[in-house]
Amino acid sequence: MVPQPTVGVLALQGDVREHQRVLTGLGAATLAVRTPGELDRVDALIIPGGESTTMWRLARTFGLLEPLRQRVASGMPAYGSCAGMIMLADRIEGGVTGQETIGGMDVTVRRNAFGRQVDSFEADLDFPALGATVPPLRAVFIRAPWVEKVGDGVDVLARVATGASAGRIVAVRQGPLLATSFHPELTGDARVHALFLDIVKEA
Ligand SMILES: NC(=O)CC[C@H](N)C(=O)O
Repeated sequence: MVPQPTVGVLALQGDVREHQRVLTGLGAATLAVRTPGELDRVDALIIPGGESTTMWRLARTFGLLEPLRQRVASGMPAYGSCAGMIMLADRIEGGVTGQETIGGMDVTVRRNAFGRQVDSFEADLDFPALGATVPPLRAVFIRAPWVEKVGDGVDVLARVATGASAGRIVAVRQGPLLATSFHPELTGDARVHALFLDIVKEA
């Protein structure tokens, strides 16, 4: 029998448990990752939402930033949600002075892109990569980034459908890397996590 992959959740800060709960519900083995040793033990990694400036500082302090960069560069599947999307971006706009990322995705991500007046909102997204397009995906955005620019190797998976931000890119994939502006771990809809587990199994 092929051993089951272990999916880590970066546990420096943010909504770690919610992701672990969804993964467990899908039958995946999961591990909270706070140290380089724990990172060595996982086959794939979810980077949760939270606050990317804090996550970056803690990753530096815990000696995790370089190991994370190395694992992602060497092909480890990773999924970043919200602050996690910012962490996976090669370039960010609206970051604090000196803010670094893990990188790996050839995208430019704008922090807090939806503006102050809409700190938080929900929207239904058409997300064809999830297979059936019905029902649409209910997405929760909390001080969310959007993807400003994508490189050639990046697939756009979903855009905001309506309103002032219509057309803005909120889900992308580049090979084994997946990122969403929103928080699928909060809605009880496990389809984005299931897509990531398919990516993990493919890799
Ligand atoms: N919900 C979130 O992850 C918010 C992200 C946060 N605004 C940041 O810049 O990191």
